[in-house]
Amino acid sequence: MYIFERALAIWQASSYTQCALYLTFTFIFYFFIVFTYRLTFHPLARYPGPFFARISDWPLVIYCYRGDRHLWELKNHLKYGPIVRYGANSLSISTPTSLPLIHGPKANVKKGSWYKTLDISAGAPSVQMEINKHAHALRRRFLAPAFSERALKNAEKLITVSALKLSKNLGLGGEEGWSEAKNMNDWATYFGFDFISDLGYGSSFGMLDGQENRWIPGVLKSASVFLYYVGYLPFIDFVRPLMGTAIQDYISQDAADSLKYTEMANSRLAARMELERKLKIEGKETSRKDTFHYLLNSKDAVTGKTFTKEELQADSALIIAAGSDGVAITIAACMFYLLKNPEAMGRLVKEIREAFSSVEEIRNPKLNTLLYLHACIEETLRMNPPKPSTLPREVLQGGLTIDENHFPKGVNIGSPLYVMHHDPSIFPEPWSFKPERFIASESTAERVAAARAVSAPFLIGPMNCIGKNMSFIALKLALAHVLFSNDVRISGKLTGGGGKDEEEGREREDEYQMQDWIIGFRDGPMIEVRKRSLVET
Ligand code: HEM
Repeated sequence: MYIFERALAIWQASSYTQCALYLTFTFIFYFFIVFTYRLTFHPLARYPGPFFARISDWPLVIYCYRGDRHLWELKNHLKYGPIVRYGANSLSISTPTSLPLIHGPKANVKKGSWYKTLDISAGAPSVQMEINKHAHALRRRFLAPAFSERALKNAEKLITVSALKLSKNLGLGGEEGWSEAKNMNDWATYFGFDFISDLGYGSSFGMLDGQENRWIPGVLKSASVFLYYVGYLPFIDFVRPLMGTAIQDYISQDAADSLKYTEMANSRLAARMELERKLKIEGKETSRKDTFHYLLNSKDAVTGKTFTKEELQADSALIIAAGSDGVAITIAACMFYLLKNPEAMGRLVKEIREAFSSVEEIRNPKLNTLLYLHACIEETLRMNPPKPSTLPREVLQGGLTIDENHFPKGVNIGSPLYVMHHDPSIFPEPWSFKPERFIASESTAERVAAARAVSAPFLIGPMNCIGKNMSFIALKLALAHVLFSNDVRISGKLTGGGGKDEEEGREREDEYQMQDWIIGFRDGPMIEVRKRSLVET
C-alpha cells in the first residue's frame, strides 16, 4: 500500500514529460521481465526456435497474415529440428510418433484458445471451435447422423449433380476444339461451394451456372485472412469482446467481410429452417435428406439435447467454409500435378475411361475400386494439405509426454502437417508427385502403411475432419466426371506452381503454391478443355 501511495504522489507531482518517461520505463521494465522469463524459467525455454518467436507471438501473427505460415514452419524445422518453439507458449512437433500422441483418442489435450475467436460472431461455438472436450464430443454425436454411411449414400447422388455440371460447364466452348483458357481454381471453387450448399441446405449457390453468388468465395477468403491472425494476437482477450459487433465493420475490409460471410451463412440457414418448419406443419417428411435435415432433427440419445439456433448458425458457417474449400483446393492442385506429370494424367484418364462406358455409370461401389484415382488424391493431399500448419492443442492437467519430453499443463503443441508430409525419410523425393507411394503393389505394404501413418490431411482422432469420407466422394466424382468427358491441356505456360524469382520457400516450380489462411488459398492452373466425343468421332 505504501509503495502504491508513494507512486501516486510522485505521479501527481510530475509534469507530462516526466509522466511519459515513467510510463515508458514501466513498459520497458515489464517487457524486460516477461521476455527474460520466457527465455529462462518458462517451461518451454529449453526448446529451440527463432529468437523473436520464443519471446512473443508477433512473428506468428505476421506469418499468418501473410499466408506463409506453412513455409515458415518448414524453414524452422529444417533449421531447429523436430521440436520448434514457434510462439511464446507454443511448440510444433514433427516426429511421426507425436501425431497420435497429440491428436489421437487418448491425447491429454483440448483445443487451444485460438479457436475461441474463429466463429465468435455466430453467438455460439461451432463444433470445430468447441474447446471443452466433453461438449465437443456431444456436438460430434449430434453431427454423426449427417455423415453416417446412410447419409453418404444419399450424398453421392446429390454431389453427382454438381460434378456433372462442373464437367459440362468446364467443357463449354470446347465442342468445336479446344476451349478458351479457364482457371481450374475458379471452377473447382464453384464446384466446392455448389456441392456443399446443395448437400447442406438443399439449395445450390449456382456458381457453376451463373455469376450471382460468385462473390462469396472472395468474402470467405477475406474472413479467413482476418480470423486466422486475429486469434493469435497477444492482446486478443481485449479484442474478442468487440468481435461480432458493428465495430468489426470499421477494423478493416477483411474484418467487415467476416461479418458479411456470417450473415450470408445465417440467411441460408434461416431459409432452410423455414422450409423444415413448413414441411412439419404440412406433416411432410422431406424426401431430400440434406445435411441440415439431419441437424435440424438431431437429438442426442443420451441427454435429449437438441441444437440451439446459435449452434446451428455457427455450424452453418463452418460447413460452407470447411466443406467447400478443402475439396476445391484439392481438385485444383490435383489438376496441376496431373498436367505437370503427363504420364500420371495418361494413366488416370485410362483408368477412368476403361472403368466406365457412360457418365451414368460413374458412381460407387465401382468408383471406389479405382486405385490410381484414390492414390492421386492421397498424393495431392500429402503435397498440399488444405490445413497445412500446426493446429494448436493445449495440454491438460497431468501433462503429456512425447518422445521422452514432458509438456506441462497449459502449453500449446501441434503437428505441422506440411512439414511432416515432406519428410524425406517417409516420403523419398518429397517434392515429386508420386501416387504410386500409396499403392501397396507398386511400393510395399509397409511403406504405404508408414506413409498413411504420417500423411494426415484430415488429422486423426476425435477432433479430426468429420467430412473425410464425404470429401473423397466429392473429389472422386469431380475428377472422374471431368476426365471422363473432357480432355484437358495446359493453356500457355503451366500456372499455379512456384518460380525461381518468387520469395523464399516458393521457388519450387513443381509444387502447387498455396496461401495458408486457415484453409489453403490458391490460383490456377490455367487450362483448355476439349469435349472428349470430338476425339472419338
Ligand atoms: C479435402 C477436404 C478436407 C480436408 C483436407 C479437411 C480437413 C480438416 C481438418 C484438418 C480438420 C481439423 C481442424 C481442426 O482441428 O481445427 C477438419 C475439421 C472439420 N471438417 Fe474438414 N476437411 C475437408 C473437407 C470437409 C468437408 C467436405 C466437410 C463437410 C461438410 C468438412 C467438415 C469439417 C468439420 C465439421 C470439421 C470440424 C470437426 C470437429 O471439430 O470435430 N470438412 N477438416
